[in-house]
Amino acid sequence: MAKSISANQSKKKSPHLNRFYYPLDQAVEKPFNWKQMLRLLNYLKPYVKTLMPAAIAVMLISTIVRLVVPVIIGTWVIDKAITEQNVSLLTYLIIGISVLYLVSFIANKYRIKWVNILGQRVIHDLRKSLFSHVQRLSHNFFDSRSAGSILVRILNDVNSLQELFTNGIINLLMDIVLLTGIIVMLFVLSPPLALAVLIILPIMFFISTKLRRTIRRSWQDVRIQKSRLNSHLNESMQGIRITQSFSQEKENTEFFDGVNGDNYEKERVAMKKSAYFGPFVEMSNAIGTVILISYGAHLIINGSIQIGIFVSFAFYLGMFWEPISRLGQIYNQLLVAMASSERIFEFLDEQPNVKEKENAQTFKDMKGHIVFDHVQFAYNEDRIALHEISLEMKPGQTVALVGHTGSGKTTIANLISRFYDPTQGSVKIDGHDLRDMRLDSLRTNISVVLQDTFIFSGTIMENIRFGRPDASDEEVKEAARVVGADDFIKRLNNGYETEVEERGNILSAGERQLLSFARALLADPRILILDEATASIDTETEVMIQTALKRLLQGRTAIMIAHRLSTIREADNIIVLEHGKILEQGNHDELMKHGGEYYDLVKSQFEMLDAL
Ligand SMILES: Nc1ncnc2c1ncn2[C@@H]1O[C@H](COP(=O)(O)OP(=O)(O)OP(=O)(O)O)[C@@H](O)[C@H]1O
Repeated sequence: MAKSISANQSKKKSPHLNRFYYPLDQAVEKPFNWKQMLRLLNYLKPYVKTLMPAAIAVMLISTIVRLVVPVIIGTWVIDKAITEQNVSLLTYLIIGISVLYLVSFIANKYRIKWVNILGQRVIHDLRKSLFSHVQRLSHNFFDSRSAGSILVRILNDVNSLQELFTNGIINLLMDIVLLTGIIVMLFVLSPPLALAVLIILPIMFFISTKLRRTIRRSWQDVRIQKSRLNSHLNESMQGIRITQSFSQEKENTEFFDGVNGDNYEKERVAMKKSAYFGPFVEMSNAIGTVILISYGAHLIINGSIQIGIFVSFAFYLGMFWEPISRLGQIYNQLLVAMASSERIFEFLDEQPNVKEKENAQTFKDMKGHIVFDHVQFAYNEDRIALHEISLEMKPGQTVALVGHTGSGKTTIANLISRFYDPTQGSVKIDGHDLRDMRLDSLRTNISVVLQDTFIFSGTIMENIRFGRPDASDEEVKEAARVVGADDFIKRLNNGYETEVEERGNILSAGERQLLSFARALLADPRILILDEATASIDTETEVMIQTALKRLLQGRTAIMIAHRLSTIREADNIIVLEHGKILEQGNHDELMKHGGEYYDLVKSQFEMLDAL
């Protein structure tokens, strides 16, 4: 290991490896915060009258049994029944203790069961509310976050609260009761011996807080280092072809060696610190026992206490470590929960930018007459994506949006679906400002067919039915037939029942496109937004897609973000955009005659085709 280079060293040696920087913005723990804690506890509210009191009651029963048995053994079994050789009392006591243990056993069983159900329910509720909240958030929320980071919050952060809700909260109560009970019992039995034995208390607190904290920090370092190792490994495997083609294997291995070495080092330190823990606990127990024997024996000899009390003390001393240790653990859980809940609440507090008015209206028989009235829009304050756009799309028209990349075509489509609201001006459909309308009544009338068709895992049938969940099998097949997807679907192993994985890897780009057309046709929207695929597809598929498209466009307002000349040529209106402004508009012939930007675009496409 001495030879291996640490990640930082390797960065210094090979500056080009700086690209391997994996930021970790996720704090593992945060200081305790009452406000946040109370908000978390709110999730227990639905159970305060049912599961909570039941779990607390059984917890109290089992704790009280644990607390009284040592006293019964010491003062009754030893000091009375055995000392006085009272066999019948001894029999009663043995039966009594057995019954108590049985009660404790049953109570414990239910405590564990109910506490777990409680925890699982709270986690289930929390994850549900987080998911449904995130689903309602607007596009700009997803623009600024990676899917991975959202996933981590819904899965990992919620999971890390699970421990707190399943065991933490009830255990906290149980340990406080148990610890207080033990201390009270010790003082009731013999105050001087209690004082002497409790000398070990600070040592135990030291182990369970300070030592445990340094150990915990070391393991956090290990986790951070492991996540770096994972990220690097993941990137290496994903990019293996590029690495090999640029002959970067040596550098890559060198960096891996560094990260791997750091990982080893962090694990070694964490293991070393953890190794102190057990011996420390044993040592404090040993000190307690030595005090008990020496001082206890002295007290017995001078007649201050009886042997039974000494035995009870030994029992309590044995029980001492457990609640202290668990309290330390719960404290750790709380700190981790603070960090996780802060991230969860940050999402829950996020409000959708696109809001529905309380008295929002519903579209009835939408015609699909779209008007942009002096619309200005900016994703970020400093960069305007659309300037003063005014346009009209009549019902049933096919409108093509053309322009260079980044000119604002997709943005116009996004505003029609109201994924964002204009910064100035208004977007109207059938004379209604979209901000006055219900979102679902708008979006059920619009279908969006994207360049990169999203295929969900499931069957082909289910994927097409996504457009209209109540459609019958026959309607699904009919939609597929109309757009010409039927042929390729039938050729698949299980036809319409063929399972496709998420993103539909087993299908070609053209087939995925046809599938998305069938989905859109089945939904039968008034407005169709089509981000035309630029992917190169063979001529035969191209012809098929063109035919499907014609069928799809019939009788609805269609907005096409068009790249293919053949589709643009037939559009009723072509809007040419540049830097978020409308340069010109008209049909193909008009714009060709005009000889402006559109003419140049068409000419350059022809030149490109000629060159081929
Ligand atoms: N989610 C976003 N957040 C911030 N800026 C964005 C976002 N989406 C697009 N933009 C910016 O807005 C401008 C218009 O983008 P838009 O996606 O509408 O272009 P486009 O004409 O559809 O381009 P393309 O043909 O490449 O798809 C661009 O400058 C782009 O960088």
